[in-house]
Amino acid sequence: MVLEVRDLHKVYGRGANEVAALRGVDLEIEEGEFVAIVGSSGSGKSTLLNIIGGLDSATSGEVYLNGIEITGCSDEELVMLRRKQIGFVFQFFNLLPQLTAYENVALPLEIDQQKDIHERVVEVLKLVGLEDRMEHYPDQLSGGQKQRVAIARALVTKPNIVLADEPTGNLDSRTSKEILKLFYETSRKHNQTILMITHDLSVAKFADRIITLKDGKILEGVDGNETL
Ligand SMILES: Nc1ncnc2c1ncn2[C@@H]1O[C@H](COP(=O)(O)OP(=O)(O)OP(=O)(O)O)[C@@H](O)[C@H]1O
Repeated sequence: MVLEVRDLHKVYGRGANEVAALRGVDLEIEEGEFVAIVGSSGSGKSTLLNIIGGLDSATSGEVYLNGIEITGCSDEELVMLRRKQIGFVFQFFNLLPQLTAYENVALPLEIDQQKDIHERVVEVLKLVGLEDRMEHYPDQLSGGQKQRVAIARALVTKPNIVLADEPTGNLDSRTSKEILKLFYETSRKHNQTILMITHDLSVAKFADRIITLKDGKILEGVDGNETL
């Protein structure tokens, strides 16, 4: 099991301002699975992803990544965990504009002082189909190409899990399909575990499994499309 979430709760604010964003979430994801979490705005998707990614703390409950309880980690441990075990892909790509595609992808390996950086960077850029755009800067790339660079950057450290937050939210439908196919193939061919959140069921349908969140809880026994 790559990811295990146990009875996760998150409460924001206090007193009259209290919001229960997660109300007892249980979740298990196996190695190589491509899982989508769907739910309407405010259902708790980002909160769940942020806690799994070590970017936010839980009020109670546990999250285990590859058997390590991340809900019990210190801030320093979380920094290392995010660097080595988690790849992030965001809606707005979050590339560094002053670095080329190659340099953006190499950065996580350089921060980690890894060896054989060149081979690995070229390998993932080929994987995402951008070997002929390595020296381009983000503003010389299309939206889909930028997202491919971001995916290459997420994959380059060989993370246990890739967390993708509305990865196609800023792309047209044809480009979205290409990016979703890339996720699908990466999970199949490279056994990469991917957890993606989206409010769009047509996007979620590319995943192996769809989980529906509603009011901070997972809906049991229903397909995503019955609830959106
Ligand atoms: N920092 C915060 N402080 C207070 N309440 C928050 C905070 N972040 C989120 N919430 C509340 O928690 C609930 C869940 O929010 P969350 O962002 O996780 O939902 P979401 O499903 O990702 O929504 P969207 O699709 O609109 O991004 C919402 O009611 C939201 O208003």
